[in-house]
This record gives sequence, C-alpha cells and structure tokens, in this order.
Amino acid sequence: MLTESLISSGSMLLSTFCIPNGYAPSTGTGLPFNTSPCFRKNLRNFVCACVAPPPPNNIGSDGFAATKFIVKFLLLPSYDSYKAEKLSTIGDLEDGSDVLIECKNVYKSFGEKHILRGVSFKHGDKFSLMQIRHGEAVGIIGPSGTGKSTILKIIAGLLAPDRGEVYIRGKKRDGLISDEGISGLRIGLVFQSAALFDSLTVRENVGFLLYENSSMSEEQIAELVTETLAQVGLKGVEDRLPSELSGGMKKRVALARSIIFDTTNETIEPEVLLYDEPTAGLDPIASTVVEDLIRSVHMKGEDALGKPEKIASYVVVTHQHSTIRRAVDRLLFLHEGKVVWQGMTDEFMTSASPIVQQFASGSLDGPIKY
Ligand SMILES: Nc1ncnc2c1ncn2[C@@H]1O[C@H](COP(=O)(O)OP(=O)(O)OP(=O)(O)O)[C@@H](O)[C@H]1O
Repeated sequence: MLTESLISSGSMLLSTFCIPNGYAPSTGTGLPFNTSPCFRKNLRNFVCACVAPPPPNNIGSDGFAATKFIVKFLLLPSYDSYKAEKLSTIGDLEDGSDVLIECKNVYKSFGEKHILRGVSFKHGDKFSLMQIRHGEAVGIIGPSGTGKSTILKIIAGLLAPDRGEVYIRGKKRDGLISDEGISGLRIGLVFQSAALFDSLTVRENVGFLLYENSSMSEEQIAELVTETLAQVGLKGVEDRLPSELSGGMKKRVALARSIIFDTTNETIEPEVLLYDEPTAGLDPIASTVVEDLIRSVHMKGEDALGKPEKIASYVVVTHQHSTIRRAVDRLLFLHEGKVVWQGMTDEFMTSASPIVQQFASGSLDGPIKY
C-alpha cells in the first residue's frame, strides 16, 4: 500500500526515490537516498524507462526474443517485500500475436472514489478488451479526473487494478512489473511532469541510462545526447541544469531521455511508450515538434537521422487537439471510468456521439457535467 500511494502521488516523488547512485539531489522531499545493495538490486529489476529517471540496469542484453518480455520500471525500496509479478498463460487470444497489451474490465478506486469502472472496449465487433496492438498509435482522451493517467499507470504496471485483468502479449499479469523471466517487450511511461534530476546537467539527464548501462564511451554518449536533443529541437543546452530551462524545454529534455537508445547494441526490442500529456503546457510550435517526434520514433518510421526506430506502439493521453490530429491514429474516450467511445482520429470531429461532440467543441451543454 505504501508503495502504491508513493507511486500514485506523483512522478516528482518517484524521481526523488530514483536518484542515481553517487548523485545527491539538489532538491527533494527529504525522503531517504538509499544506495544499499538491496536497493540497487531492486532498481536493477524495475527500471522507470522514460521521463522519470531510469535507474541503473542493463536490460535486454540477452537478445531479442519475440515471445519474451522485459518490462522496465522503477522499484522503490518498499518493493522489497512486494511479490514480483507472476505471469500465467491464458488460453489462446481470439486473434493474432500482434496484441501487445490488453486490459479487460479494469476497476480502480482510491478510497471512496471509484475511478475506473470496468475499462473495456470493443475492437472490431469481437472483443470486449482494451488492446494495444503492434504498430498502433493510440490516444486516450476524456474529461479531467476521469482516470486517464490511472489507466496508463495500470498498463505500465505502476498501479495494480482492484479488479480486472492486464495481459502482456497474452500473459496475465498478477501484480506489478518485474523484468525477471519476461523479456521481449519494454513498457515505458513518460510522466506528465519532466521529473529531471535537478543536480544533473541536461547531458547527464538525457544520457543517464547509457552512462549507467551501456558500453558506450563518454564521448559517444555525449554525441548521441546532442543528436537526440537536436531531435527535440534543443541545441547548446547540454551543460545547463534543469533549473536553467523553461518548462517546455524541460519537457523536451525529458522526452529526449525517453527515446535515447544504445546505438552500439544490435539488439532490437520492441518498446511500448506511454506518454502522459506530452504536450501540455507547450506553445503550439513546441507541441508540433513533440508530436512529430512521437511519430518519428515509432518503429514504422525512421528517426531524424534516418535510423529505424524501436517504438513498436505508443499510447498518448492528451487534451490537445493538435496532438490528437498529429500524433495518434486511434482514439479511446474515457468517461466516468469506462471507455465510452473509440474510433479513428478522423472520426473524432465527425462523430455523432453527443459526448464526443461536446468534448470536441468544448461546449458546456451535453452529457459531460463539471
Ligand atoms: N493515488 C491517488 N490517491 C487518491 N486519488 C487519486 C490517486 N491518483 C489519482 N487519484 C484521483 O483519481 C482521479 C483520476 O485521476 P487521473 O490522474 O487518472 O485523471 P486524468 O483523467 O488523468 O485527469 P487529468 O486529465 O486532469 O490529468 C482524480 O480524481 C484523482 O484525484
């Protein structure tokens, strides 16, 4: 319970726990900075892959195997006693192996607040499952407080559902994320807040995982960091501290950290990235940069340097119309704890659904009440 409340209380808190060994936080919440071997081992097991700083680990070096999974996440000290996830194979899925993640009738309450009340949706006319398939770019939209971030955290394995099931490539997940014995798919969550290490430079923040885990030289990492920063439209900021950046710049630095990969490692692992409001608070042009970046790192395409990218699928929680238009293909509309509409992005503006029409127009009249 402690773990869950810590996780759900915000990514800044997460980042405070996830201080790399040897680095002292310049600001913090007074929470302990634990460098014990046990803590290090836990960090090794759970890597928060994206905006929240990733702890040291060399995950997935044993080669890509499509039937195996690695899910990277942060492990807090209190996870010591937490039983690692067990995966049990379920019966055959109704259709092919391209389904990476599924949620079925997921419920989640916080105290008396019933947030998710059976999240599910029909895919085609066959399933009542929330599915993310290989190659998909999915958006989750809906009114504030309706549980969008919560479902992302559940998909990511940072929160356990009260009821319902999460399947990772057909394997039911019981509990939270562990990478042991489940390699082949990495799920990363890009938090709403930038969650950068205050005491590290931009270069150290962006290259953090590589400094800790890769065999790349410092020069190679520095070069890759510069290239990756250029991808998000940032130049000459490598030596700055986060406190010297604007909010939008911090967000882009965080995004750069989520997409940097070890270029010397030939292993290709599919990744699913979950972005929680990646363009919130950005000006329209910076939003476009980020939206295009999210598209460009998708496996279907190439990055700014013409290299194939590793992101198999991604999910974006957003309120921004531009992000809906530019960054995703399919939309799920979450309202009062359920998926009440799903469709392709181009159907969003033309949908006859009153709830979608109200949301798209921003009207005060309609089924959504504040
Ligand atoms: N750890 C928690 N403890 C208590 N309540 C929580 C916790 N996490 C989320 N909530 C509550 O659950 C509800 C849904 O939160 P969530 O962040 O998932 O909504 P959201 O749809 O992403 O909202 P927004 O669009 O405003 O970001 C909110 O009322 C929030 O206060």
